[in-house]
Amino acid sequence: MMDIVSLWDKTLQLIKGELSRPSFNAFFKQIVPLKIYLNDLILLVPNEFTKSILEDRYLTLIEGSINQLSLKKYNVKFVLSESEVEDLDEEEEDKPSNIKKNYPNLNPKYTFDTFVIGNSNRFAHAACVAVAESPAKAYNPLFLYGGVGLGKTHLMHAIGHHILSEKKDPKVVYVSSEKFTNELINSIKNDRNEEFRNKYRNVDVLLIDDIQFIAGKEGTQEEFFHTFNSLHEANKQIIISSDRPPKEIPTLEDRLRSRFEMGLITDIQAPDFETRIAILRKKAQMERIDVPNEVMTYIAKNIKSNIRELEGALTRVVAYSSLTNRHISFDLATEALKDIITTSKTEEITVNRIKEKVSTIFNIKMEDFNSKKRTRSIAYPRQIAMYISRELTDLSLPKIGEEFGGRDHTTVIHAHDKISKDIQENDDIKAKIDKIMSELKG
Ligand SMILES: Nc1ncnc2c1ncn2[C@@H]1O[C@H](COP(=O)(O)OP(=O)(O)OP(=O)(O)O)[C@@H](O)[C@H]1O
Repeated sequence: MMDIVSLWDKTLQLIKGELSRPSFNAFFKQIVPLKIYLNDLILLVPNEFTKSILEDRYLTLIEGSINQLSLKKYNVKFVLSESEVEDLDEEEEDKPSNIKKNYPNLNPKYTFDTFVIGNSNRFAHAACVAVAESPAKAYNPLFLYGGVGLGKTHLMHAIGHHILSEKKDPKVVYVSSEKFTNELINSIKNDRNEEFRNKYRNVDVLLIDDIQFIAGKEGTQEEFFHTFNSLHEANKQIIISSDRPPKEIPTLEDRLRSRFEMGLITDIQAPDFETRIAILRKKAQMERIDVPNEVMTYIAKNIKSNIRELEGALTRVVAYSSLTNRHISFDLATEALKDIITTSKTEEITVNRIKEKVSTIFNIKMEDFNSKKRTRSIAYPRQIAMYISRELTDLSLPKIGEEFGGRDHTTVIHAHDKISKDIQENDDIKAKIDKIMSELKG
């Protein structure tokens, strides 16, 4: 059953792909999903200004994105305070029958049709197509690796979509290794290990993203080892992605490494100039926007190593043109991208990276962030990590709460307010936080 928080998080993922980062950050990061009441999906927004922008400019986008994910059609309503909806206790969560059948967490846009093939990904693409056409027969496991934002997740989802469309009711599960780890921890905590095992050991296709995060996590490796074996023995397909090949993942147990190397290992490289242009063309064509060649060339020449950023640059140009009511031209593109083109980021900022940095500076353990401990020496760094997560990631408030041991979104708001205040009043804290943030930004 998809509750409002998951539905909203998936909706945000779709919306994020449509907007420039500044617009997304300005209008979407602060939204809190509150309630589903009959046909209304109610969102809490921070102020009147945001509310009017969302209603005037983004309502169709929001409702359209929700529509892609849920069979039930919702009207989106914005409120400024939780008290406005307190009396609506006839809450109706999204019922299982309302969720599109077989929608296992896959982004509807990540299909083979929308994937542009070039020299950098030709082999990986072919391997994925082979696996999608003959799951558990072609290569098992399939291990895909490559740098950030080069299309690993896109290809994995494409395999999932293809199998879902070809086979009768296949069980396809896509999960990041971080989520796998968190679910495992929670299942142990709540004595629901059996349930966890059933979930992952009874699937036809398991897609596990960013496996490098299980490095050093012994319990997770152990569990994944058994999951892997039971699926492999039952002739079920496993597809794994990582930012590097198995032999370069530190502290990965040898028995897992050798299992990862049993099937086919294939890499994706950064796209060459022609492929970057082709990706931009495809994106413009999908969005039905006219973009002059010189603008495509400008973007493709300057953003080389990350396709997410390549697409982000195009989205930004388009948003800039519509907000300023001007045609897309070379001048407009250079203006819109002046902050981006010189400072192409190298590594994505994740809550995990934030926790790692904060834990070294404040000398606490990684597990303390999710624990119930409230001593100041732990609670304070935890609040700092929440503050930075809110500042530097696109995650929604409830999602950040979830990343910190399942805390409520109000706790995140409180932490953010407190640390913002401390930064203004305490130079020492400000310096520490500035240092962490600038190291994360690279
Ligand atoms: N060959 C391609 N054709 C079209 N779009 C692509 C291609 N490769 C990547 N993209 C797009 O680039 C964006 C980033 O890709 P994706 O999320 O799959 O990267 P990733 O390798 O999984 O990154 P990460 O390491 O951050 O998990 C997505 O929007 C995806 O659709």
